[in-house]
Amino acid sequence: MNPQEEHPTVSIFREFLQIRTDHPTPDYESSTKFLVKKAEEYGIQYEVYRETGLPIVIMKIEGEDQTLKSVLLNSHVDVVPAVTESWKVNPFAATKDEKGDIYARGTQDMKCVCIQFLEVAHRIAKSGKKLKRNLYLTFVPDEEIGGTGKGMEIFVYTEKFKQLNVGLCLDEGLASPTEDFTVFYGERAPWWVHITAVGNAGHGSRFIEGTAVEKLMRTVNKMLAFRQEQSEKLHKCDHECGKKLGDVTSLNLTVLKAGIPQDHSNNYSYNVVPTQAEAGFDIRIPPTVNLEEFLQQLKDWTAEEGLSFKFASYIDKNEMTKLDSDNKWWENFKASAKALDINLVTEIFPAATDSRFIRNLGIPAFGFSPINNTPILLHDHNEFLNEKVFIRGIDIFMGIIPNLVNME
Ligand SMILES: CSCC[C@H](NC(C)=O)C(=O)O
Ligand SMILES: [Zn+2]
Ligand SMILES: [Zn+2]
Repeated sequence: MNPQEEHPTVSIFREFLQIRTDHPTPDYESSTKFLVKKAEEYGIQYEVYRETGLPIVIMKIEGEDQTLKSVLLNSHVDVVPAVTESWKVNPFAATKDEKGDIYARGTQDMKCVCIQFLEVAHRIAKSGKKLKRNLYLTFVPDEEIGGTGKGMEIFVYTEKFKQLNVGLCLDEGLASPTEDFTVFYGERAPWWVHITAVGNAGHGSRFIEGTAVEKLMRTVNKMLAFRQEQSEKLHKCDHECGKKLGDVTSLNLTVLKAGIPQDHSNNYSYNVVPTQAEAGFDIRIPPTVNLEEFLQQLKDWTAEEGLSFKFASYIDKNEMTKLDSDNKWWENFKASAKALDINLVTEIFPAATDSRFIRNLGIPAFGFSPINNTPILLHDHNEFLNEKVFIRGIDIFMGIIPNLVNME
C-alpha cells in the first residue's frame, strides 16, 4: 500500500462513523444495511434478528467442533449524542487530521471495536482455515440507553442467544492514556434512584414544620456524606493502595426538583412552601459490595415518614468474571498478550456496558478496547482515535481472538 493511501479498514471505519446512530433517533436501518453488505462482501454467514424489536446483526464463522462453547464478539452500534457547537469539527464527518487522528462520535465508544471485530472475522474467513469453535459477532442496539427494552438485556434471554452457546464474550473496554492496555472483568452496578418527599404546605413567611424540602435535604445530606467517605477512600488511597474508581461506590446528585411554578416563564411561587420535593441519584456500586445490604442502607437513608424512592435503573445481581488460573479463557488471553508483548492492567469498569447481562448469566466476559496512549474521551466532546492505534488494535485482536476460538 502506498503510504499516502488510506488503509482500507480505516476508510470503512470512517464510513461507519458517518452513519447517524446517535441517540435519540439512531438510524439502525442504515447501520444494519452497512454491516450486512460487508458480511456479504466478505462471505461471512449472517442474519438480522429482529425479535427484540430492533435489528441485531449476527455473524457466524463456523468452527470445527459444534459441541464446544463459542466465542462471542459483542459490540453496540449506537452512540451518544454530540453537542456539535462544542466540537472543533462536525462530529459525524469522521474528519482525519494531519496526525491521523480521526474525530467523530463513536471513534472510541465503540464503532472502532465494531469494525475491528468485523475485520478480524474478514481475515479469518479469508484465510479459509477452520478454527475449533464457532465464532459469533453480534452488533446490538440501544446500549447507550441501558440495553433494556429492545437491547441486550432482552436478547440474552432469547432462544436465539441460547443457540449461540456462548463460552466467552468480548465487549467494549476503555481507552488507556498510558502504554498499557486495560481489561475489565466486571463493572459497577448502576442504580439510579429517584427519591420523593412529601410534607406540609404553607406560607413562605412562616416556620412550617415537616416540609418536603427539609425531609429531602436530610436524606440528601446523609447520602452526600457517604459520597464524601467514598471519595476519600478513592483519593486518599490512590497512590498508597492503588484504588481505582471501579473499586469504590460513587454517588452523584443528578436530579433536584421542588417549587411551585408560577407561569411558563421560569418564575416560581417563592412564598408557597411546596408539598413535594424530589432528588435523583446516579449510584455506582462495585461488584464486591453486597447489594442486599446496600439496598437496606438506602432504605435506612429514606426511612423518614413522607419519603419514598423508586429505581430508574436497578440490578440485584452483579457477577464478575473470575481472573484465576481456573479461568482458561483468561489464561489464554494473558498468554496471547504476552506473545504480543503488550501489558494488561485489570480493572472494574466504572460505568455500565452490555457485559453485565452476559456475566449475570454466568458467562465470562472481558471488556477490552485495544486502544492505548489515548485519552479517555467516551461521551466527551472531540472524541478521537488515531488511525495507527486503530489498525494496531486489529493486529492485537488477531493475536488474541483466534487463540481463544482455537482453545481446547
Ligand atoms: C444504566 S445503563 C447506562 C449505560 C451507560 N454506559 C456507559 C458506558 O456510559 C452508563 O454507565 O451510564
Ligand atoms: Zn459503549
Ligand atoms: Zn457509551
